[in-house]
Amino acid sequence: MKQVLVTGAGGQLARCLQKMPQDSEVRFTFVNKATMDITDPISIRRILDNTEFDYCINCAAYTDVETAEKSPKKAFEVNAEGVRNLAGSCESRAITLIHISTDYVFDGEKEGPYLATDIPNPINEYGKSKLLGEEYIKRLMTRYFIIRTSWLYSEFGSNFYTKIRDKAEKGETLYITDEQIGCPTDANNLAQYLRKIISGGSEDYGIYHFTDGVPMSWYQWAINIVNDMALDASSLVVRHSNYRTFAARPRNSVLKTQDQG
Ligand SMILES: NC(=O)C1=CN([C@@H]2O[C@H](COP(=O)(O)OP(=O)(O)OC[C@H]3O[C@@H](n4cnc5c(N)ncnc54)[C@H](OP(=O)(O)O)[C@@H]3O)[C@@H](O)[C@H]2O)C=CC1
Ligand SMILES: Cc1cn([C@H]2C[C@H](O)[C@@H](COP(=O)(O)OP(=O)(O)O[C@H]3O[C@@H](C)C(=O)[C@@H](O)[C@H]3O)O2)c(=O)[nH]c1=O
Repeated sequence: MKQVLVTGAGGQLARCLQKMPQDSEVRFTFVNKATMDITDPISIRRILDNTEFDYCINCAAYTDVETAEKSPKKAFEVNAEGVRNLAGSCESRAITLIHISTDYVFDGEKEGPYLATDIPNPINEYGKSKLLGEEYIKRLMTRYFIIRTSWLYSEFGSNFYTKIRDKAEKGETLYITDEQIGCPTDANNLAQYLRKIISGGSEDYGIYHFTDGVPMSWYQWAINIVNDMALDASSLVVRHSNYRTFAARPRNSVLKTQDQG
């Protein structure tokens, strides 16, 4: 039986892990921010000293890309310093850390999909904070998996899919950018992939990419979502080529999936 700690239990990926059927191979313990705040080393210690965990899946993160751009401090506290706390604590207890990172570590200037070995160069504060988190893990740990993924969606929380679905249900016209391409990824599929890493017992530590593998623009994705709702995308979804946001996003953030770096 493998003991697995999952942080950030209130978030969408953790909730996807939580809803997976349990088996006798893996026992998950879910901790939310109130129980274990990764920016607070004492609360980390309290949880890790209580049970001998084999793995920690870090789903805790600051994911508000727009707010991170306006005031980056919190994003760096959680995505970089919090991850450093967790990395140090896991390493000293021989816990394998499975950490989730993002396509936004890349600048988007590459033609073609990004490999896990490509050099990151984030263009927004969220991406910079996530990259620093990766760097702390590489510096402090020997047993880790950094899984970069992109454009996560699920039935849980607020994500591009739920935002578009809710607006379309109200009959609102959707103005959607066609300026960026990436791979939407069902967080439930990522949850299954993470679980396979654990049940397979792999020791091929390093950086990996995981997505659902179908590149498209946000505009194309919005059309697909609306069509799947059996609504008329041609009247509801309007292509926008200059959609203003505070944070820059990579033009191309397609990740070559299951690629190791
Ligand atoms: N969403 C996406 O499109 C993508 C996400 N990722 C990465 O995947 C991972 C999971 O993302 P996702 O589930 O969507 O994110 P969510 O924002 O849904 O969940 C993150 C969770 O972490 C919690 N949290 C925030 N700060 C802390 C803290 N200091 N200590 C403990 N918990 C904290 C949040 O709580 P609260 O809400 O109360 O602050 C929230 O419950 C993240 O690492 C993210 O960077 C990568 C690519 C795409
Ligand atoms: C809601 C909306 C967004 N957009 C644009 C803005 C932006 O360029 C793009 C995506 O918008 P969002 O703000 O929903 O998504 P964003 O927060 O950029 O999503 C990112 O989240 C982080 C956590 C990640 O790690 C990334 O992989 C990615 O999923 O679509 C529109 O054009 N129209 C709209 O109505």
